[in-house]
Amino acid sequence: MTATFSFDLKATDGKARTGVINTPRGDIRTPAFMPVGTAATVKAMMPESVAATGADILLGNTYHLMLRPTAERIDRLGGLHQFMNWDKPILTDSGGFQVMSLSDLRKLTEEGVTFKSHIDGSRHHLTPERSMEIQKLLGSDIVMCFDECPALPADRKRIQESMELSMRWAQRSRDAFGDRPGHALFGIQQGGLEEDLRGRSAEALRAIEFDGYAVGGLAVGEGQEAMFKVLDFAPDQLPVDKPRYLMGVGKPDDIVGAVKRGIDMMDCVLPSRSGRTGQAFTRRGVVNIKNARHADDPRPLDAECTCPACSNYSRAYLHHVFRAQEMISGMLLTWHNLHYFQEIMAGMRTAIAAGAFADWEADFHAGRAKGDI
Ligand SMILES: CNc1nc2cc3c(=O)[nH]c(N)nc3c(CCO)c2[nH]1
Repeated sequence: MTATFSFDLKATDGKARTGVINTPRGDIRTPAFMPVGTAATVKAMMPESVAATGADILLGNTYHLMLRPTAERIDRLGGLHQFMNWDKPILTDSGGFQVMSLSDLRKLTEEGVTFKSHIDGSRHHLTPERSMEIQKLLGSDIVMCFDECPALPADRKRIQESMELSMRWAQRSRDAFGDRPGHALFGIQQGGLEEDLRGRSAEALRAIEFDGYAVGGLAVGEGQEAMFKVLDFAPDQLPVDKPRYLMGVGKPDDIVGAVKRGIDMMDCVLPSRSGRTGQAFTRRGVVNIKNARHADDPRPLDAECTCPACSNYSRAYLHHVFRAQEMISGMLLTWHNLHYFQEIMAGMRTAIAAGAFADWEADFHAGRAKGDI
């Protein structure tokens, strides 16, 4: 915990890195996975449970909170940390991506985006300046630039124009963010799957100077192979001494592959969203607990897991409460999945520090069954 924001790179193993991001609200061990707390809650989890899984930071969303309960109300109530009872770091996304994926987009102009709320149809306007204001009102520790993330597939012209717009918005975000010691502003690289466009984006962001750099524009349907091809060059285009954040990723093997390629931070709804639908991630693969074959199984989800679901309940019980649509079902499986994702991160941090990432990765992939186990 420090008064300012800094990144301390501790060790590397190949392209994989491990370190600590120091912030006034606490340290973030990297590589780090951020649970998604979209509407000021990590769904089905108490904040102290999220902390118990090992999470050092969680993600909040400008888009959702500006619509409900509004950033101004959260500010009047003491800010997002106090509001949701989470006193560790929070990173907030800037809203552009969620507008495109959630709202009836009205129009996108140089100025910003105008859209209708997916909640009540009311009209709203987001610009780089307004996004910075909202994230400041929320009190988030790591603020994301306001950007545009084009849906893939898209032709090169569209990708280029979108990236160039995002770079102009990055400058406006920087100018509006101002000087806020202890708070960080991260730029977001765009450019689709194109190495040259991503290079230009990285250069533009370097010139503006940010506290961290995100690889945006991925995990939008391109598939793991195409994503890894981009990650084979994109992290190296970004400053080596700043955190690199891959947005919206991913499945366990996506996460391992991204860290292997030099990524320090990630966020994804997968562990929480799939936990609520009965999909459990384990070191041996995925368990779909609603499957009838678990109805009489006295074993835990994962005998090696120390989370509350695996320590105290059988597959048969979890199967039952999912079939009965009991609230504890989503709570237990979300807790398990977030616990397991943090175990993957902790395992990689230790392995990288010991120069043993390759062995850890081989062990991670060994014994992972395909399909339901
Ligand atoms: C699930 N896939 C995904 N890809 C993303 C890509 C972006 C992106 O390019 N920009 C911004 N601001 N947010 C993004 C987010 C939301 C955060 O998870 C993404 N999420």
